[in-house]
Amino acid sequence: MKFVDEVEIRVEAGDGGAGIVSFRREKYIPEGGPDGGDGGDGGSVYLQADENLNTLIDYQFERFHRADRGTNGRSRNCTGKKSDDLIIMVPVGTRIMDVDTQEGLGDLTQHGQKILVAKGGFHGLGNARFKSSTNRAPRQKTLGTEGEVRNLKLELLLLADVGLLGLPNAGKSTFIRSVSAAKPKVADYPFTTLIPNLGVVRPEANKSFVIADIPGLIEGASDGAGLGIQFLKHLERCRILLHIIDVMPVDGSNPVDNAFAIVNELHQYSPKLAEKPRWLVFNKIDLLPADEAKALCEKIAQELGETENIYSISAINKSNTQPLIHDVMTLLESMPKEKFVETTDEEVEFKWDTYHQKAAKKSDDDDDWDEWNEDDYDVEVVYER
Ligand SMILES: Nc1nc2c(ncn2[C@@H]2O[C@H](COP(=O)(O)OP(=O)(O)OP(=O)(O)O)[C@@H](O)[C@H]2O)c(=O)[nH]1
Ligand SMILES: [Mg+2]
Repeated sequence: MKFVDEVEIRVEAGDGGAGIVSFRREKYIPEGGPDGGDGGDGGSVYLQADENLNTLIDYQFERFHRADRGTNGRSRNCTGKKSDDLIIMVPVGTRIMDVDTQEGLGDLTQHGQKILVAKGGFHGLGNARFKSSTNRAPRQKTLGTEGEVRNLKLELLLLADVGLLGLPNAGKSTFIRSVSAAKPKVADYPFTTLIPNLGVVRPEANKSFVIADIPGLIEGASDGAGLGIQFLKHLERCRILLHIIDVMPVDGSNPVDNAFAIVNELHQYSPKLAEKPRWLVFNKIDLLPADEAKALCEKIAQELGETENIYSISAINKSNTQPLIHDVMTLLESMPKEKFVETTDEEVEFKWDTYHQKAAKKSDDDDDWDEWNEDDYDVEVVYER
């Protein structure tokens, strides 16, 4: 399946249905008052996270999503029907942004979580709302309000605890293969990995964490070199970064320069990401005799100015990977789970209620009567005998 992690869609909530101005006898208010019913509310649009989905690809082809408008009210106090809400299913990990205002609307990080993205229009009020004994019509506008319309950017961010960072060919995919059941492609050329991979690591029977392998970064990636830095967004939700450094690059480049290049790109992308705990993992130590490997790793660490959280491994031989995994698990357990901005169902209901109350109050305030002019109303007017 193709991995698509960014799409733009347009969502349109339904307009509120019109309330009806109805009189039983021509231009006269019947006993018991006018009886035009309210319209129905327009349908709202929600995005909901579904753990069974893992791509946004469907929305690349299906960009317009519209909820129905509420139906109009009718005479004899018939209220119009509220339209069904439209629920758009997206993968867990989807971040939502309003393209026009650049406002973040939320993150869907849990299965079933739902966010209101376009509110349906409020229904127009029928004239049955306006009780009066006089032969006068309501000034109240009876049209429903318009449904919200938004252009949204959806981004799928991997939900991983640990992110792998490094140059192409450093051995990131080999590492994820050695510590998890994930089997991404490994090859002796750069840019083997083109899409992110996730693996679940189980250091002990009842403990696990998720690790993300992303395409390699190169110097100048923030200016578009290589595959660019677009994949770094998948590391935004990680709590620890493992910077994989090839101690014996085949191209003869200097591991120290290589490491600085990666850190530089990280800062270019986001200072916040650069602040995350980042451990150094020297890889491919099997290419040297043990003592030489040890001396080389110490030298590189010293030149990088790092003294803590340094590991030397051979991903291919799975040597020294266990202590690393163990320490990662221990650190993760000591960290608070990050709290994401989310809107609960209750909050959505609350907002909706407040909206109703405001609209109802407005109609009370406007509850005066005036000489009625049919042309003021862009609605169907029903006269019944
Ligand atoms: N000798 C040795 N070779 C390794 C080790 N780890 C990875 N390699 C080799 O290095 C090459 C690149 O490995 P990958 O795991 O594909 O590297 P990557 O970082 O995922 O590369 P990209 O996907 O291109 O970013 C492959 O030929 C691997 O077999 C190691 O510990 N020792
Ligand atoms: Mg790879």
